[in-house]
Amino acid sequence: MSKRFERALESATDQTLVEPNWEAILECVDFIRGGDIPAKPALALIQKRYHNENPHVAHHALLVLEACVKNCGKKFIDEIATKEFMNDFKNVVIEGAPEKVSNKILELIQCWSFAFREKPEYKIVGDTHSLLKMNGFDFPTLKEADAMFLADSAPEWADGANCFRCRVEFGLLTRKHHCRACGQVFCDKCTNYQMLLPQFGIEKKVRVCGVCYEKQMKKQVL
Ligand SMILES: O=P(O)(O)O[C@@H]1[C@H](O)[C@H](OP(=O)(O)O)[C@@H](O)[C@H](O)[C@H]1O
Ligand SMILES: [Zn+2]
Ligand SMILES: [Zn+2]
Repeated sequence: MSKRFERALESATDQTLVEPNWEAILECVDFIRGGDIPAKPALALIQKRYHNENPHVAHHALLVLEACVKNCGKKFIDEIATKEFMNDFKNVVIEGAPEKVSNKILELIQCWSFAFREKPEYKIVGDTHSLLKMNGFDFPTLKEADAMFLADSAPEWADGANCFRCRVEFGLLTRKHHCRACGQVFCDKCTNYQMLLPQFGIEKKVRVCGVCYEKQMKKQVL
């Protein structure tokens, strides 16, 4: 198990936090994207945290879950779109969790159900959404923008021996880095940009490559 992931999850879901610890949330995302910990055990650890009886810990765990679904790509989504996970997830609401926790779960199920509405392989999510609706649970207003990102979920992190842009060979003095937007692997010089990625729900500046930086800046200007 990745000790580093567990430590990042601990800090991201610390019960004394009064607001999200974005640094730690994104570290959790990076450890999964970077293959430090496989999606399945990572999700199991997040699950344990949202079952925590302290509603703050549980709610922060749901923010980690939300960021992972938005940024860790298919390998993570495949793990949440399963009968066992969706069963456990909906039961937290049905068994009557604190309002702040239940509302966040309902928001996530609705968002994912909308985002995966055209993906039969993730049908269980829509079914869970319908089941909760039939049981009379009220869902918050759907933030479409929030759900749109999942249509083209974040790309898997590429690997390689050379920088994707300048082709320099990685080694002791030329470390690998990843662009959080396109997932490609670069040298430090080619990913010397930091920016927010709202489409992935990333509210803190993260490392991106020059191409993605230009693209995103143009989008923000238009
Ligand atoms: O420095 P290293 O020990 O090589 O580890 C690299 C860093 O963790 C990079 O994080 P960053 O992209 O945030 O720099 C990550 O993208 C690479 O995959 C890792 O190999
Ligand atoms: Zn380079
Ligand atoms: Zn990029």
